[in-house]
Amino acid sequence: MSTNPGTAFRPEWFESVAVNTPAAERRAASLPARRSLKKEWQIAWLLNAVRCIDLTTLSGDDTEDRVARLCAKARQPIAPELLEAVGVEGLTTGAVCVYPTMVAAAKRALAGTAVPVASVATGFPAGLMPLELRLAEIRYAVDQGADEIDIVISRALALRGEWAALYDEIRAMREACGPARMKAILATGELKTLTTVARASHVAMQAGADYIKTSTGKEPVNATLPVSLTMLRCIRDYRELSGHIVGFKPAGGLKTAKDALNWQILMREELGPDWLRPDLFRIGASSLLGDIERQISHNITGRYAAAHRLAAG
Ligand SMILES: O=C[C@H](O)COP(=O)(O)O
Repeated sequence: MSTNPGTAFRPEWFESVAVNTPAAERRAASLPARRSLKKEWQIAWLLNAVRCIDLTTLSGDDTEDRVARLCAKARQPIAPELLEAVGVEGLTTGAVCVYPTMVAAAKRALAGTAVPVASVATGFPAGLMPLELRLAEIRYAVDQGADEIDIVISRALALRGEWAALYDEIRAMREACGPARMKAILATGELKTLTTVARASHVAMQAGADYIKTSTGKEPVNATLPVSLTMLRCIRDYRELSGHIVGFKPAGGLKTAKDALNWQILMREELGPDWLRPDLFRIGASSLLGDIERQISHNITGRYAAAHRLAAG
């Protein structure tokens, strides 16, 4: 179910926004160092990252078998003996994320679980298709059973500052999603400035995005902390202006347990601990789980985390 109804197009909410890039970079750089986590809480934070992962395969050589293996991992992302050691049951990833033609296979593989299937659509990753075809692709993915749709925005409209046209496109995509939740991928590595990232974030939220997402994983530069900081502040401003809550999904190039911790620290610092849950935070990643599992295993072997300390997310 969608959680953000969006608003009418309100350029006055973002036209005067101008992001101070050096300040955003300094703030982002200071976060991980300033707020290092107590060792005994690391496992809880890592497990929370797992439940927020959109476990992804978006490769040209994807097959139904590969998707089935991905879904098996989504059902049981961490080795049972490790979960047993920390007294955690029923952990899954936040979702799986696949191409539209793989949605039906993913739904079959996840039958009987609550793990949602997300599909990219709208000519992912470039979005350079006629709007009608992009909307038809969304409807196809929803028909196949997708619970969530990850759309890509038209970078050209954002780069030219054609915000009303961008709003109309995303609004039409929101309608095509029907009951599915919509994530709007800004492809920030192609938007040139943080000010453009901020304005595109506002337009996507006004048009009804349930999450705003940094990247497709295919741009030369994907999720970064300064870009994420900028988007999170827009989520905060949008909430103050509209009263609606929007989630955040960093994606692309996130591969290490340290990444998983850094982005959660950023979320907590900027939006508060309430945002650290799958309906408001996802980490889009194809190859992050392995390092998280290694780190959890290492921490358990080190025996500094007792099971009763892991209840908090
Ligand atoms: O939405 C998720 C991204 O496409 C995943 O990117 P990645 O393969 O760099 O983890």
